[in-house]
Amino acid sequence: MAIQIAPSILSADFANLERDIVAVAEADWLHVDVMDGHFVPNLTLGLPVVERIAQVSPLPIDAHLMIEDPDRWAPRYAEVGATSVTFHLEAARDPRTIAADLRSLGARASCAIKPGTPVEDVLPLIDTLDMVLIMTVEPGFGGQSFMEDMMPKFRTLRAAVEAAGSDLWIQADGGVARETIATVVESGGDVLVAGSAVYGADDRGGEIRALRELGQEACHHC
Ligand SMILES: O=C(CO)[C@@H](O)[C@H](O)COP(=O)(O)O
Ligand SMILES: [Fe+2]
Repeated sequence: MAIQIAPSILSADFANLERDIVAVAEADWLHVDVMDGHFVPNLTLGLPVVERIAQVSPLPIDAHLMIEDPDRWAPRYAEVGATSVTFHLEAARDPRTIAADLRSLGARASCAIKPGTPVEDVLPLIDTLDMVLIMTVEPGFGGQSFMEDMMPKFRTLRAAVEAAGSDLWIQADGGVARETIATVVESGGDVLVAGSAVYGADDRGGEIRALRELGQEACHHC
């Protein structure tokens, strides 16, 4: 599979959101961080905003739900137009049912793990999921430093995916930039979220192309 780039609008200008969404149109996904102020100590946006973003975005929506009670709320994000919905394993009561609900609504089902959660916890769910998101920062804020000590999780998951003959995607989120993208791709990542790296650049399109090129060069599993 080719490397995919998902700019995070957490680093966009929220007063000029449509302009900043269109500015990253040559990426593969628009990564939308939903935070509820409970599961993480930060609050961003919710269902009505994601619904409008999905209507104006030229890219499919990759919703990253950092919220409590995803059993109740995750399917709602698929209903309002998210193409991929990621819920956190730590917040889920019944992850298999959430994944099945998402797929039955036509969305891609994805599960995220925080830095403190062992990757082994998500391995039994691989057959029910389309993507696993391994956090490379503590969720809650953009612009944090990439946690290189998460790389063994990527290697373990990539090996499990290959052993199972699965086409599960592996997403990295947090601190992905030109300096770190090769490391995470070499370890097994293939969908890369980048917030401050893309929105901090004057030429957002150029930054997306540079990240994709560096990622593609480093990819042995592509
Ligand atoms: O989910 C999160 C943070 O919790 C991310 O999606 C960040 O928005 C990524 O930002 P950078 O680390 O790339 O600046
Ligand atoms: Fe995210």
